[in-house]
Amino acid sequence: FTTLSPSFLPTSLSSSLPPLKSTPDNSDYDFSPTSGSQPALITNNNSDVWVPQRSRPRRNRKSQAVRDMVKENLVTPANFIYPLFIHEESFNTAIESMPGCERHSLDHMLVEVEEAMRYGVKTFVLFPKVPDELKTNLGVEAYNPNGIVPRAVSMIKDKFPEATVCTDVALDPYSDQGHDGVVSDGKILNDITINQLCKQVICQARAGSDVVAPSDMMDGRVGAIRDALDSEGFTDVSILAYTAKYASAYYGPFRDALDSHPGFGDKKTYQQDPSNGREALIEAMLDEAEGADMLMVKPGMPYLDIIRRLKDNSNLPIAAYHVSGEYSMLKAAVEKGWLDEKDVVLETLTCFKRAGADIILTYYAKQAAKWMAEDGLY
Ligand SMILES: NCC(=O)CCC(=O)O
Ligand SMILES: [Mg+2]
Repeated sequence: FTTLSPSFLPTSLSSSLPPLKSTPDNSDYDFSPTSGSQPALITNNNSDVWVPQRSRPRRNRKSQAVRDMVKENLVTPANFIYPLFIHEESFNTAIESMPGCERHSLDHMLVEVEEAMRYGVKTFVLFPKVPDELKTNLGVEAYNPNGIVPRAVSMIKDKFPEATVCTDVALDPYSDQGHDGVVSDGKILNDITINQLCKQVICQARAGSDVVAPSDMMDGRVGAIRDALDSEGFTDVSILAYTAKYASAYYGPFRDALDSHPGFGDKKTYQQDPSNGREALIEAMLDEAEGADMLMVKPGMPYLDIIRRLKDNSNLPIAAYHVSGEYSMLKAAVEKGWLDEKDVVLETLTCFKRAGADIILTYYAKQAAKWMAEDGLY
């Protein structure tokens, strides 16, 4: 008996079949039966020892080539959406709670897009930091055609027409209340907000946005946005719906980045309760019926079960948002020397795929794509 080597591979089908008896019948072997359900331990004259068993899952892990052949899920840079923070300044500003991320000047945003595209990232989503003096309850700056987002979209589309640009649809960056909708008497008004969001979407579409991504969690906004786009002739603009967006503590660093912490209270009357799973399926059914092209779950890692449930219950592409808090947790542990950054990030992104995500929004997009390129993967 010899241990595992390439030469053990069968030369014919019949020789590959294991013996039908539960133990080999070979007088060369010293057979020591064991009791109960314990497998018998076999020792031959050379003192090689094995437990007879037909299935050995380790055979499919025995070399990198075999592991690559049987790999079920593969992440590629084309799966990524790279979120970019932008501001009106002529310089970049580091974001303290998100090491490695910056608020980009519009000029530098183009550099960042170009670099990421060199590594195969093709899709971007923009998040603006809006000066306080432009913030109002109605968030009217959200549909200023000369606002920072429409200008940024046309800059990217002019220079990189092949890039896909997504725009965030919600009032929070523009709201003096720090909420995703219009506020009255401490309440977030659903339908008046939808009206504002439709104006925002049309403004973004006119600037060249390829995909509008409503992140506000108002009821019925996907259908209203679809109708607004179509009635303006933007039938090719896609909707990436933040379908299951949870009221999560993992957004903290993002709100630092944009100075968009809620002005009062929290977002629990519109974002979902982290305790709930079935509710995400209601949201998914509605968004699909209202014309969403893609469904998103947010945050990502703590909500892999929700990604899987949406995947199993919808035929639309599913996106996962690996949010700021998840990014910052990894960065902090890496900075402490407690985790290997490349290994843990690539594992994390692969796990999103395995859970059912087709699309992954991650602040690691450029870096991960660069690692993949260095490894000769893409
Ligand atoms: N609407 C976009 C977000 O809220 C992002 C959250 C994050 O990255 O924490
Ligand atoms: Mg909804």
